Amino acid sequence: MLELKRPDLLRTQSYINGQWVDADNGATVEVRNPSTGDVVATVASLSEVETRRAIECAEEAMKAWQKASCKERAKVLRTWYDLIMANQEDLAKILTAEQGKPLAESMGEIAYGASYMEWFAEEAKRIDGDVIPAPSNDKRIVIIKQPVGVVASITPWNFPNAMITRKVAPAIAAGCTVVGKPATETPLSALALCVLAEEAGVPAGVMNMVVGSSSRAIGGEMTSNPIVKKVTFTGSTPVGKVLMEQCAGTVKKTSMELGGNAPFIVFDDADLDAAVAGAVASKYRNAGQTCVCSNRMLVQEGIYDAFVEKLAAAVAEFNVGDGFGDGVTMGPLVNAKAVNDVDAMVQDAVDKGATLAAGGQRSDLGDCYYEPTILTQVSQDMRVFSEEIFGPVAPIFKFSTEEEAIAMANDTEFGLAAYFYTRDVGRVWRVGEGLEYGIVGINEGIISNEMAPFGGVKESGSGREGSKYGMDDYLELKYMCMGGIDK
Ligand SMILES: NC(=O)C1=CN([C@@H]2O[C@H](COP(=O)(O)OP(=O)(O)OC[C@H]3O[C@@H](n4cnc5c(N)ncnc54)[C@H](OP(=O)(O)O)[C@@H]3O)[C@@H](O)[C@H]2O)C=CC1
Ligand SMILES: O=C(O)CCCC(=O)O
Repeated sequence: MLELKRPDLLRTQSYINGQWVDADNGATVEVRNPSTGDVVATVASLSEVETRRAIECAEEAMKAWQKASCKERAKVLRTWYDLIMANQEDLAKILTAEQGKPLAESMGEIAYGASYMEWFAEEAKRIDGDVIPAPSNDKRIVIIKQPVGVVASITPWNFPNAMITRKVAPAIAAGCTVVGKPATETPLSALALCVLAEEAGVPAGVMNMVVGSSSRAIGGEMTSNPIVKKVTFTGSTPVGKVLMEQCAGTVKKTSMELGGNAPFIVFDDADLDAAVAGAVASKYRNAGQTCVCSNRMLVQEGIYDAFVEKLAAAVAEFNVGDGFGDGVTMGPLVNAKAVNDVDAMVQDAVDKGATLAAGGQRSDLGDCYYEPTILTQVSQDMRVFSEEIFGPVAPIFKFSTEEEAIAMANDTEFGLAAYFYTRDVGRVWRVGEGLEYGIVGINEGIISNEMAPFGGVKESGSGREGSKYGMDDYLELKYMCMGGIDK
């Protein structure tokens, strides 16, 4: 049983137009703690009819919300930020219970998620227009920015809080209204955010959250309903492609934060200890379940053995266990299917000749645990080179030259995050510019924060979240041609 200071944050109904609602047909779905398999809550499971209702309410609410002054919108978001931080511990407990990550990581995610509220509260006041020269003196070209309209947001289970705030905060700051759908595994964090939205003064219908296990039905409604003007999604590339196709029918705007296959390159001249610390942070955060987790370690031949040895020593210090356990540094994967998927990739590598320098099997802690793993003697024909692992497995590839490292790094359809470690300033520029990625960590393993633009190129998606650029995805430019100026 979850002990919360505010038990009312744990909700089992969806939130539509300021009301807590059940499914029309009474359907429910269980939320389980991956650490223990225990049922944390049984939540209402809605579908397309209720989604359509939520979208219609969001359209109605948009009439007033888009006219709220930027200071009013900023104040609501700032209050929401304050409330999230005031309830950080309860929200973190809810997150760990449904997702499994260690409580300290959940505390970090809540603060990270809240930072988008704070940031976009500030940015709400900076939705500047523009006046630009016209081709003749009798005209002026005036640009204004207006909210794009009703936004549908579909988010994954790996960051049940922050992936929502990163979308909802700029949308609401811009004057849009939102209908959200969290992952079926992790609806509780999403619903808790709605409790605090209401307390912060977010008007009814501006923020709606539809929970349901029929993601195709809910997503189908969101992508086909002409009221929805924008779909923002974080999740797998295959699902992102389906949503983009579905959105084509009504020509919706889309933002897609999709899969990654991040290279983590260590050159011979790198600070080895810093590189190992960065590798641990970027690889094993959230048990390897983030789209910016380093997927392939590429290590230059002169430093290879020393890097493997130090990384293996660091991994041996991990304390794997229940996210609520004292001193636990790595929790379970999200479900047993994820463990099977990760294990199949490790087996594929071992069958093709890889050597295990650490881990390499399911843990006896429970169905959802996998040992932190390091693979050496790996080659490019193995699945771990080309596919997103989404688990605590580090394959360490060897390279000789800078050109080879860049070519290996770019040899993927993905282009979200990349990392490299070197002390050569010329190489910093050459490699930084040569990597075909939206985000590059240079001598740094942790690249996400609310002030930086997060997003990918190639099949990792489109659009940017966070930073001064993150608002653009929720705004339309309108050009007004002012004539009759010269007498
Ligand atoms: N870029 C990232 O951050 C993420 C990448 N992934 C990658 O995807 C793999 C599979 O994870 P998975 O959870 O299945 O990711 P999905 O892409 O399937 O799920 C992400 C979100 O999309 C929803 N969804 C799934 N199918 C549809 C659909 N047809 N229409 C509308 N919404 C849909 C899910 O809902 P529901 O939960 O109800 O099915 C969830 O809310 C991972 O192993 C990882 O490689 C996964 C999560 C995040
Ligand atoms: O995996 C994701 O989709 C989110 C990445 C977490 C982060 O913001 O760093």
